Amino acid sequence: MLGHHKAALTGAIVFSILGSVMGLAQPMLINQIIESIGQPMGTLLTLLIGLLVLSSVASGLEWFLLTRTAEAAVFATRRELVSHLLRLPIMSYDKHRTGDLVTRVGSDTTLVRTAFTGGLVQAVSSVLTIVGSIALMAIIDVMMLLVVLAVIALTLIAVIFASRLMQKYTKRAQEAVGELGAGMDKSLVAVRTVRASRAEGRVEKELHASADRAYREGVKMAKVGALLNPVSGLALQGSFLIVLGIGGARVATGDISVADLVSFVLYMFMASMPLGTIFSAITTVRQAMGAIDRINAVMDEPLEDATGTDAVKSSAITFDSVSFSYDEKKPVLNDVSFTVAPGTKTALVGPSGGGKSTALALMERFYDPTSGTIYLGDQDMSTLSRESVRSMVGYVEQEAAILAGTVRENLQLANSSATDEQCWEALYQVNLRDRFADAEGLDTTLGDRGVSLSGGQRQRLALARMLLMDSPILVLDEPTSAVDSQNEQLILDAIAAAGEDKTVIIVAHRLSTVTDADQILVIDEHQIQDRGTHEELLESSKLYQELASRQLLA
Ligand SMILES: Nc1ncnc2c1ncn2[C@@H]1O[C@H](COP(=O)(O)OP(=O)(O)OP(=O)(O)O)[C@@H](O)[C@H]1O
Repeated sequence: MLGHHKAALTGAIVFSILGSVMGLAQPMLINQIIESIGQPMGTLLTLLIGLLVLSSVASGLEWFLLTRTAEAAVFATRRELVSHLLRLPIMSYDKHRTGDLVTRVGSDTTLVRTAFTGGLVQAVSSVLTIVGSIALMAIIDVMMLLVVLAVIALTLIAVIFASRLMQKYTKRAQEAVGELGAGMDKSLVAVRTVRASRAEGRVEKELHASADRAYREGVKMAKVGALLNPVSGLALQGSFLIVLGIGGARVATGDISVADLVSFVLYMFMASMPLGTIFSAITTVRQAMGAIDRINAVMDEPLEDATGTDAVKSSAITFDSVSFSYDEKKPVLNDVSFTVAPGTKTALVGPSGGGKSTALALMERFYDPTSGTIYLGDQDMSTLSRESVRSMVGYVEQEAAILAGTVRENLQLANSSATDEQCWEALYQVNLRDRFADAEGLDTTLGDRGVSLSGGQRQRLALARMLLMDSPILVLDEPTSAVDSQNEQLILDAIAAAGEDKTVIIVAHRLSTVTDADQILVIDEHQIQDRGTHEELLESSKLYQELASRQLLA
């Protein structure tokens, strides 16, 4: 994590050593000044002031270099997390909740920074001063030093024990914060549904429960802290009193001089200040370790495999005895075989939950079949890189996502080099040109998830985005589910125009969308029950007849 910052760290260590040495020299100078009372001491005083100023400058520089390194390390962690989170296998997103992942990039990394700036940074500069002070105290009086060390050791044990608890509570608190983020995200995305269901109260209760869990863990931390702070304070005060007592007696018996006692107390003071810092640093670092655990849990998840050969441009897809299940128990597709010839249109229809969307997801390599093979042309898809499969297979998902940003940004997502002219042409094809022509054109800003667009407009924009990708195969998951019949026809015309020389695979509930398909696959109970054209299926397929008669098509 810190490998790239060797120069800054070396500089910080040099300043730290300089600062500590200059700091440690001060009580010795004071010792000399006390010893030379009554004699001229101009040089000694100038030296002392010089040391004070220089040690402050050194500690300022050290602080800056270490804090900057900490910021850089957190920056690198955030970048790595972002890159990692964008490249996990699709299965991982099914497992995690979005808001929780967002919390890991935000508040968990902030905790790590706190550990650096409030913990490690101070601890590093403190260690030298403590070690130096202890060495010099040993030179002055070993017996008094042993008393001090005994008290410190006892306190250290208490601190380590308490910091373990802190780590546990922080992890739990951050988990609750993650749940809160996930819950909030979920509720805000579905805010209309929540309102319409009059469920604000219930959702509020759930979110308050997560906040409450974080609060309770916070209170536990406060309790541990409340015990710990007086313990370390008491230990420090106690050792001062003991040293003053023993030291006073030793001065009275003439074992040590007053100047030595003053120096010893000053060194103790110098050691105790950073010791307090180290105690709190241990706690802060432990807290951060709770957050680091959560970051590592995501970073340890393997990325989506990006290897594989480049696909040769092809526009045929074949499923050969493909089976798939999400959980390795319940089959979603069972021994499914079909071929989509180049330049043809294939429709997948059938009752809800039959596995139609899943079949499309397999064509994008979001998931790989549990058994069987999918061919792109005559290439086994599992040997091809996902990147190249996705460049061949354009995909519009069921609830087409619109990203917050401009229309241009949304369109260029699939093809960053698309020109304005191409963007307008794509918008024209999906009958959206007029919608943006009189607004700010391609610069029109779309709200979070495109809230300013109607459901049908969103789907058409997503379709335009895919048209710009110009892939040989188009895969559409219910592209007309959110549009009226007039717009449905416009989209179908757009698909027909764009798909003239392309292969189109379309999932549709409305059979009117697919009556012209070259091949219709009726999927139910995880298998293809019937296949044929609209007319053939009306003759031969009971399931299709039922679907058609329900939609007044037969
Ligand atoms: N990411 C997922 N993780 C686990 N199970 C899933 C996942 N996606 C879908 N399923 C399950 O797989 C089955 C098939 O779902 P799929 O979405 O493919 O059906 P569908 O035929 O497209 O349905 P619909 O027409 O309602 O969209 C369903 O039982 C569904 O609950």
